[in-house]
Amino acid sequence: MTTIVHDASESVLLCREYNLYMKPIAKMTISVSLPQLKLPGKSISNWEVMERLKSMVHPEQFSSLRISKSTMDYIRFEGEAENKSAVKRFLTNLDGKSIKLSGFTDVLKVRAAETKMDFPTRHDWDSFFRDAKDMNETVPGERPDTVHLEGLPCKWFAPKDTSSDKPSEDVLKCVFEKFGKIRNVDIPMLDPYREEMTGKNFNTFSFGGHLNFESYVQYEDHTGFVKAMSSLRGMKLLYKGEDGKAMACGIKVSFDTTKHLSDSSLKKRHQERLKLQELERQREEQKRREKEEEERRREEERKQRELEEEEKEKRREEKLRKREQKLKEREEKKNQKKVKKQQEEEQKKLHQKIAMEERKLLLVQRNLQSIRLIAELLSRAKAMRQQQLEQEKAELARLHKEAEIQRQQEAELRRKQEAELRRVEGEKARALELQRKERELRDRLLENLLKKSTNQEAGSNGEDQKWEGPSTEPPQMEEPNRIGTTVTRDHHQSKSRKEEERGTSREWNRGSGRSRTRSRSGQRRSRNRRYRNGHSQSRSGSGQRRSRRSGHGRSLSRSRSRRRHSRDRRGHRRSGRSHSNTEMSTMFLTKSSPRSLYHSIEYYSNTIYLCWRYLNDAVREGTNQYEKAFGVSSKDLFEALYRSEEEMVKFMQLMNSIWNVCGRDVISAFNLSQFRSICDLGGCSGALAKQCVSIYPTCKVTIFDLPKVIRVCRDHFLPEEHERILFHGGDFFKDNLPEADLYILARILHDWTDDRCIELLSKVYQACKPGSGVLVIESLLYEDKSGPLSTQLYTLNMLVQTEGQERTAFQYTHLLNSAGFRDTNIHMTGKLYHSILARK
Ligand SMILES: C[S@@+](CC[C@H](N)C(=O)[O-])C[C@H]1O[C@@H](n2cnc3c(N)ncnc32)[C@H](O)[C@@H]1O
Repeated sequence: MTTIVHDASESVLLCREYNLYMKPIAKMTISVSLPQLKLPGKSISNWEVMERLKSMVHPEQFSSLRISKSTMDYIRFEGEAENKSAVKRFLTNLDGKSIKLSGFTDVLKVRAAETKMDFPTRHDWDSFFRDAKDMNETVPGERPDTVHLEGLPCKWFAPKDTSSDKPSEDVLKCVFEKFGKIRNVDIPMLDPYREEMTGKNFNTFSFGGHLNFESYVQYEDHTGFVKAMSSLRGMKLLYKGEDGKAMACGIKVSFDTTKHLSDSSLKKRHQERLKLQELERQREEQKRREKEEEERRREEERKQRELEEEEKEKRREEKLRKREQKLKEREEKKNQKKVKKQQEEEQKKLHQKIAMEERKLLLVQRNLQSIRLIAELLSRAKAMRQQQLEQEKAELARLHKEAEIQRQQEAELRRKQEAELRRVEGEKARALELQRKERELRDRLLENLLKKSTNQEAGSNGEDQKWEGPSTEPPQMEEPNRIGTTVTRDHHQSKSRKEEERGTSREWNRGSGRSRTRSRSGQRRSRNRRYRNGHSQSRSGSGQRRSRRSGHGRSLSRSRSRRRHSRDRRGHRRSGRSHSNTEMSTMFLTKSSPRSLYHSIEYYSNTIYLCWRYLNDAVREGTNQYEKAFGVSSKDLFEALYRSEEEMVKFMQLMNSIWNVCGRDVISAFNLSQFRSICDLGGCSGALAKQCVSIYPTCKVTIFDLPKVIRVCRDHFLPEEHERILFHGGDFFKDNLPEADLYILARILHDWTDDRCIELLSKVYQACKPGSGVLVIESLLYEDKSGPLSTQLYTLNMLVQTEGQERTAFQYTHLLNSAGFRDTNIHMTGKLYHSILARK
């Protein structure tokens, strides 16, 4: 242990070079006896005791004070003073003294004495070597020549010029040569093998951080050894630093008993060292080998690792490669898939395209087939049409032929009738001549009788003698007029009518015969009664003249004019009485006649004639002239015609009148008894409906017309209920048609264009059941449209008044066929209107 030395006055120089001195040890042993401890829990503090001891030597101080032993009875301290002289004073203050501790009644007794040094004496080493059997005093190391030192501070014995703290054998030699010539020294800690040899650990540290070491110093002479031992007895080693501070360290000195530095020991250690060196070398070698091995192993491991790394790298690369490969493959697969998909899509598209093309081809083929089929159908239709046309042509030719025959027959009939007329006229002339002669005779007779009676009644009142004979002749049907003698197929009809007329004439003649006996006023009354609805019979001469001037009166008064002239030739003065209605004019022109054409003539005069003023424009423009004539739009034809209720009634009267003359002919042209329900489309005033129910006793007829026309028809024309005549208001272009077995279209189609006609006929066709029919009643033009004159006039009238026209039989057949109707039959009545019957 190293302590700081304040007072180095007692120190003895050991080695100046290394500032090493020897200082006497001033140690004392202080023993403090302890009292018996009576109070439990109470104890004596060692520290307190130590403090008391320190105070007891005060003002001097212990260099060190430590407890070396402590029992229940005493505490032993080991104290050290600065120098030997101080020890005495310390002992004086301490030995035999007592210490009074607080809390303790008993005092503590102190015993102090200078510490006896444990250091070998001469006797010790002499007796040792004398007694030691294995020692040979002649041999160095086996005699008392070696000092064994322990606890030497390494730093103090380190070479000066190095910074090493390791002690040096040279320094050791240098220091201890002071006592004699040194033969050998040994610092075991410097021998790297010593620890292994001795099994000791030399790395010991003294307090203060200095490493201590042990050493052996062998003197050549015994004296050196004895001097060293004597000098070192009771001494500490002291070191004075460059700064003047001194430190002391207790060292242990003994003589060597182990033959440490004997030759044999040296040799042995040397051998051992060699051995150890060898061992070390071997170990080194081993180590080296091991190291090498290790390195090799490491190298191998490294290589292995490298290999592994490489392998790993390879694997990684392989993996990467594989991954890349995989990626590539995947990419490729993807691409392939994509390509495949594209190909598939393209394939699909191609297939679709092919399918489309095939479909197109198929369609084209089908089209082709259709075209071929259509062509075939067309060719067949054409052939059929050709056939039909030929048939129609043949039919037309037949019709023409029939018409021609009919015309010839009519002409023949007319010739015959004219001959008959001439014959009748001759007969009449003869009869008239006879009558005239008879009248002359009668007149003469009458004159004679008058003369006679004048003579007889001379002077008496003779008022009757002023009678100048009848002023008017009873009307006679002197001449069947052409107007009344239309040629029909049914001769019985015309014949019966003639007879009827003759009957009228006869009746008239009978009446006139009776009237001869009447007075003039009576005759006038009689005539007025008969012709109360007539025009001319009761008129004065001037009225008759007016009648003659009027267009329709002219032809009807011709025979009378002739008669008047003949009478004039004979010198009669009754020319003013020669104008009167013929039977025909009575029949057709008188308002009350059932066959009156009064309303027709009135309508022609007041309405149609106004349109005809614009005939030129109508021909140029090809449209009706309603707007110009009446200032009303003709967009809706019948709205224009029915511009007022008055006009509508007039028109209906016009329509009504003709069928009273020739309605029977058109309705009986075909045997229609099979058709139980008939619908007269545009039936107007119901004139044809009446004809139907009168000719066919089992049929029912529905009059179909615009609602307002139906209302007027019911109010003005058919006011009485008729159980077989029904009414239906509607628009035949827009509304559903009533169910019927036969539809009549009388003077309907001539109002409309071809397209409208087909539209209406198609609608009728739709309404028809198979077997049902349509009866078209129209005035027909010759096929070359060169006549008849009346129909030509009608077609011009259609131009100025309507959208339509009169048509030929072929045109109507074509319209009917276009709407789907077949089995078309045409019946020429020989009068103004004809019938065409077609069936579904
Ligand atoms: C020229 S007249 C013929 C009348 C009758 N059929 C005859 O012959 O005496 C035409 C008839 O068709 C009728 N009419 C015109 N357009 C019509 C329509 N859209 N619907 C129903 N009737 C219509 C008229 O009211 C008129 O009575």
